[in-house]
Amino acid sequence: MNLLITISLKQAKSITATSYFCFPSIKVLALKASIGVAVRSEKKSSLVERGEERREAMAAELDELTVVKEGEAEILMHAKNEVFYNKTQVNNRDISIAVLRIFISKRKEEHESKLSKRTKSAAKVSESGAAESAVNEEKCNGNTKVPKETSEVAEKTSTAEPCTTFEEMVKTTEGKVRVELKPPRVLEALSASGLRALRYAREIEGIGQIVALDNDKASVEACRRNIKFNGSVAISKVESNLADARVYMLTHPKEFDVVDLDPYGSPSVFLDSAVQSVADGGILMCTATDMAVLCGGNGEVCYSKYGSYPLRGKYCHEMALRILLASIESHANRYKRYIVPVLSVQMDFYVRVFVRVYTSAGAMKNTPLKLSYVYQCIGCDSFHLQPIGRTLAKNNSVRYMPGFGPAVPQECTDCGKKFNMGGPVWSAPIHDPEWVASILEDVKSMKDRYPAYERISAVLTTISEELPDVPLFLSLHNLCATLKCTSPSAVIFRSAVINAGFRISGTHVNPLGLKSDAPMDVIWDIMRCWVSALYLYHLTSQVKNHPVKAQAPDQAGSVILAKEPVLQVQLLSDNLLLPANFARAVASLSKAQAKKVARFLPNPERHWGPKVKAGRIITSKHISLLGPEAVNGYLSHENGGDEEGPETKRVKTEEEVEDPTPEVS
Ligand SMILES: C[S@@+](CC[C@H](N)C(=O)[O-])C[C@H]1O[C@@H](n2cnc3c(N)ncnc32)[C@H](O)[C@@H]1O
Ligand SMILES: [Zn+2]
Repeated sequence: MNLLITISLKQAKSITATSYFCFPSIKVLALKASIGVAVRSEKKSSLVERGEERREAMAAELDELTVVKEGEAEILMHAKNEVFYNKTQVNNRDISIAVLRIFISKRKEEHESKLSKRTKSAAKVSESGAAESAVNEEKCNGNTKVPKETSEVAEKTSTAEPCTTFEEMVKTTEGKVRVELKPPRVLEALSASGLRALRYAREIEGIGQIVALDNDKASVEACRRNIKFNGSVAISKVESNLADARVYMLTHPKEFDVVDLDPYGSPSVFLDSAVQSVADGGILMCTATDMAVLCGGNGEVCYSKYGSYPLRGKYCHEMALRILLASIESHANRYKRYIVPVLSVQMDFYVRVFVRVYTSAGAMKNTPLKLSYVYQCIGCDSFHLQPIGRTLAKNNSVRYMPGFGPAVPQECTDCGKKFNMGGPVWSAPIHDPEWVASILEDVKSMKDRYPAYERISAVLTTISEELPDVPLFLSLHNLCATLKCTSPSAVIFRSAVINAGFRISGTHVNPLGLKSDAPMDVIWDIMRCWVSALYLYHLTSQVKNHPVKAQAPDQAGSVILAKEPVLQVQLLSDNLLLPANFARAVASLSKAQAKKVARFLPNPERHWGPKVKAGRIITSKHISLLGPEAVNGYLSHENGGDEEGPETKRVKTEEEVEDPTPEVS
C-alpha cells in the first residue's frame, strides 16, 4: 500500500488560477480560505480589472503549495520547507493512533470497573446505615457545578466516591443519571504542521479536544490553515496555540489524558513539564531521535540529558529505550508520580515510548527495583545487570533496601577483562503484553486505516513475541566474532538454549538479536560445544566441529575456549549427559516465524530517515546527521538533479535475516 499520497499542485500546472476560482469543489474553497484569499462578492467589472494581477499572485502561491495526504488528514505544504514535515514518521503516527485507540477502550473498561466498585461500596455503606455517603453537588464534574436536579439523582445512584474532573454526569434516555468519562483531552506539544493532531482528530473515534502547540509562528499559521483545510471535525476538535510547550505544560498540570512529545532530537528538556501535565492514568507518548547520543556516541552528553550512561553494545537501541524510560521515571518521581510502560518501540531512526502516568508516593518506592546498572565486559561483551534496589519482606511489611553489589567481580569470569558500567536503565518490562496483543489485533482488524500497516504490524508482531522480562539481548554474530568461529543458525542456537532449560526469543530492535534468561556462562558453554566436537545434532550422535580462527592467547575468545564447559544437559533418549544439545527444539521458531509472517521489513524507499529542522537550507554539513546518501539526494535535487531513484539495495530474504551466515561445515 502506498504510504503517502502527495498531490502536487504543480502537476496541475496547466490549471490556471481562474479554474481554481471556478472549480466548485469544497477542497478548493477550503484551500482558498486557507491561504487567506477571500472571495469577495465584487462586481464583475472590478474583478476583470484586478483579476489578472490577483490570478498571477494566486497562481504563484498555489504553485508553492502541495497537498500531502496521510491517513484521513491532508495538509498543505510549502515548497520552502518552512514547517517541519517528515513522511517517514508515518510509522510513528500510525502506531500512536493504534495505541490511542486501545487507550480509549482500556480507559473505558477501567472506568466501568471503577464505577461498579463504587456502586458495590456504596451499597455496603447504605446497608450498614451510614447515610453520610451522599455525594455533594460539587463532587462531580470537578469545578463545574452539577445542576441540582442531576445531583439529587446522583445521590440516589450509589456514588460513594467523588467524580474526577475527567468524568461528567450524563442523563440517559430512561431519565437516569450516569457518571461518564469525558473523551480524552490530548496535548500535541510540538505540532509543526499539525498533521498528527489532525490525524488523531479525524481517525480516532472517541477522542476529545486536541491542543496543538508550537513555538514557531510559521508552524502555528500552517497548523491553523491545515485545521481549516481539514473541515468541520478538525475545526471542532483541534485548536492551535503559539506557545513554548514547557511553559504551557507547567501551567496546565494534570490536565491532559494524552501528552504527545515529538521533538527534533532529544525530548529531555520537555520531560519535566510533560510528566506534570498528564492526568492520573493518562498516557505520555514520547519520541527521541537523538540515537547517536542514546546509543553511546557521546556518553557524557547522554548522561547530561538523561542521567544515564549508555554502552555501545549490540543491544544499544534497546538500551536507548530503557534510558529514555528511566529518565521519564526519574522526572515523574519528583512529583510523587511513576510510569507504567505499555509499549516501547525502536524503529527507523528513533525510539518512541508509550507510558501511563500515575500518582502514588507509596508505589513510587518501587522505582529502584525497576532500575539497574549494566556491566558490560570490554573483552567478550558479556553483560550483567545490577538492580539499584531490592525489597525485604519482614512479618507483614516490606522494607526497601539498596541492591546487593557488585553484581560482577573486577574481572570478567568468562574472559578475564574489565567491565564498563552503564545505566541506570529501566530493567522492568518495557511493554504490557495485554496492550500489545490488543493493539496488534486492532491494527489487523482495520488494515486499510493504517497507511503503514505492513511495517507497524510487523514491528508489533515481533514485539508480541519478545520475552517481556529479559532486558537487552545477545547477538549471535557478536558471540561468534569473539570466538572467531562460524555461526550456528539461529534455530540451532535457540534449540541449544531451550534444551538447556532456558527461554529465548527474538527482539524487535534487531533481526539478529536474541533475548534469553540463560546466564552468560551457559551461553559460552553452548558456544564452546559448538566449536568443539561436542556438537550433537538431531539426536543421532553425529559429531561435527567448527574450527576457529587462531587468535592471541590473551584475547577474550582464546580465554573462553581454553575453559572446559560445565553445563550438563541430559538427553531424553538415553542417560547421556552432554554440555549442549543442539537437537531442534519445538519452540526454536516463534509462531510468526513458523507461519512465515513478516517481522522485519526493509525501508520502503531511499532516504528513509531523519530530516533537518524546518526552514534550514540543507548543506553538506548535514552529512553527519542524515548520512551522505540522503544529503546527496537533497543536494542533487537542489542542483536540479534527478529525482530519488528506487531502492537499489538488495533486500535480505527471511532466511538470510534469520541465518545470516549459514552453516559452512
Ligand atoms: C519534529 S517537529 C514535530 C513534528 C510533528 N509532531 C509531526 O508529527 O509532524 C518539532 C516541532 O517542535 C517545535 N518546537 C521546538 N521547540 C519547541 C518548544 N519549546 N515549544 C513548542 N514547540 C517547539 C518546532 O517548531 C517544530 O515544529
Ligand atoms: Zn568477558
